[in-house]
Amino acid sequence: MSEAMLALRDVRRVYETASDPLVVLDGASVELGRGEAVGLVAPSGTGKSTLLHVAGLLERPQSGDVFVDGKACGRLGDAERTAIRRNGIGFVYQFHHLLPEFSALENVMLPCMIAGLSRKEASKRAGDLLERVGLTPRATHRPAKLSGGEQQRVAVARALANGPAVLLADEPTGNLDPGTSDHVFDLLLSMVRERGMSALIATHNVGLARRLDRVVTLQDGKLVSYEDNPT
Ligand SMILES: Nc1ncnc2c1ncn2[C@@H]1O[C@H](COP(=O)(O)OP(=O)(O)OP(=O)(O)O)[C@@H](O)[C@H]1O
Repeated sequence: MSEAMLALRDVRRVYETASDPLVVLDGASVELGRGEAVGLVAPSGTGKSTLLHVAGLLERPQSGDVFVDGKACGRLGDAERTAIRRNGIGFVYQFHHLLPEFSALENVMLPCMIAGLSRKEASKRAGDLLERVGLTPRATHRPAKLSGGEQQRVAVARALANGPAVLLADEPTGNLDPGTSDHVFDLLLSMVRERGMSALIATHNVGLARRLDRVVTLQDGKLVSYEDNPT
């Protein structure tokens, strides 16, 4: 059992390739306390996305385990892992992955409806979230009609739609200009703080990462303190 909201213990993730197996994570461990926001800054190709996929129960490690609110997830079946992911973990990606044929409001409603809310309840919740990210006037617009920053704000609202306790973000502002990036990052962080969520945020921007509680990096497949090993 763990006091941590999210923990990775001794995770090993190896990809089979045409040549030698590629060991990406090799004894990676990290614990996120309740309400703790941790930055992950590491060079390209060192395994940040892999780590977030394992942490978010999208990929299974070859060994080691992931604990969500103290629950070991390694031996759970796919259906149970999906349920934990849907209800307990929010994701924000570099490229928003919004559904192009739906409006901003509908994109945020969707996870609520998948979780079982009625259309009316989902619409109310999505409307409140869009208001929080300052997008009420754009609620009926499709993603293509929104700016990059607005699209990411919709993606943040969508990630929080089911009230997850954990937020995982993979370069959430990597596609935005510096000013917009700052704004979206601050918005994301203030919403994480308001809700007492635990967050693991991968970013190439050390300045943004330093606004979080601590910063870690990947070295030889392990997570170490960024301060000890700046990349
Ligand atoms: N499904 C896969 N099969 C084989 N190799 C993979 C797979 N996914 C990732 N890799 C390899 O694993 C390594 C780590 O990739 P990953 O995407 O986790 O790195 P990253 O730190 O997120 O990179 P970036 O910052 O460029 O997004 C890379 O060498 C990548 O090519």
